[in-house]
Amino acid sequence: FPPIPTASPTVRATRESSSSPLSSSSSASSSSPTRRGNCHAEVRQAAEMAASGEFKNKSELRVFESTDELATDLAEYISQLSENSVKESGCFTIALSGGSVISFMGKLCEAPYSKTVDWTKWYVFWADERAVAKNHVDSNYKLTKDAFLSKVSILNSHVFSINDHVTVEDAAGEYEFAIRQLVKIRTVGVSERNDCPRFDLILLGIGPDGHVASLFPHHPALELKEEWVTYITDSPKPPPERITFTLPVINSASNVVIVATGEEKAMAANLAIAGSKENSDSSSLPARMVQPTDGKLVWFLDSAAASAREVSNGGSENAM
Ligand SMILES: O=C(O)[C@H](O)[C@@H](O)[C@H](O)[C@H](O)COP(=O)(O)O
Repeated sequence: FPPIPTASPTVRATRESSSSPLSSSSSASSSSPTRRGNCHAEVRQAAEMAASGEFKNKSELRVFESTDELATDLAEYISQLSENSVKESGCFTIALSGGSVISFMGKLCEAPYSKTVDWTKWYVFWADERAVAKNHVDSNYKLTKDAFLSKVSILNSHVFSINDHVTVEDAAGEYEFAIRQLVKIRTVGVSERNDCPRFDLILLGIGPDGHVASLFPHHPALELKEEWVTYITDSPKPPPERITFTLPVINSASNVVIVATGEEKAMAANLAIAGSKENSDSSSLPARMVQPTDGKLVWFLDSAAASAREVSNGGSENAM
């Protein structure tokens, strides 16, 4: 499949619903006419890519020339979601992943967001967490605290991390119980379709194998329908023991963002977005299973992650 072209950050491909033709929009931008002209063609191609992914509901593909542009647009997007959620429900519930995606939250710690976001209304969760001490270098809590939480005025009582003094199985059970209590008192919304928690935003990275959160290809955790939080002890990405949201919870969110940067994510991102008739594995790619039922999925890619070329021979495919 052709590469997803790089468009200017103000130009993006959107898909309103599985029935309507894919519309591509370019907001009034300062980009030069030639740039805008090129971008339209690129966005149309990107939009066709997104369409071929049989995206359900509302999905959007944003491709940026640099990670700095990506981080700037992501900060604006999250701050808008926060403002809308606080207006609608009085709070903003966000679940984070680990890895480099946290580094792209940094712009939110700077002006204007540091002063304009109502941080006291934020409730922070983790879509997945490693079963290590919270001060361990592998802890997503530590990563998030050092890079983000320590720089904004989110209330400690609104930060829900796992219990790092129990087994990974108990940590998963306790985390699910805590979220169930918050759904009961409506701090966390609930899906109208099922009893799943409906987070305002779930922010995901993606692995080269197409994993999201700690849901890895062909893992039984992908089949779970009732559990909200599960645990694994055999993560192909170290450390082995992790808790993770299940797909029903991820797909019940109002908004999901998947951030993919760098060449090593290009194949997984393209398989997840565009699928591939040649590669039947693409349907079992966890990132491709992220299709919010009544929510919006937005992909944030840099040009490197949007650059995968059609695999000319099976052997060169990443381990999916
Ligand atoms: O705890 C984890 O390991 C993450 O939640 C995981 O899903 C991560 O987001 C991806 O592996 C991408 O990580 P990088 O962006 O660092 O490659």
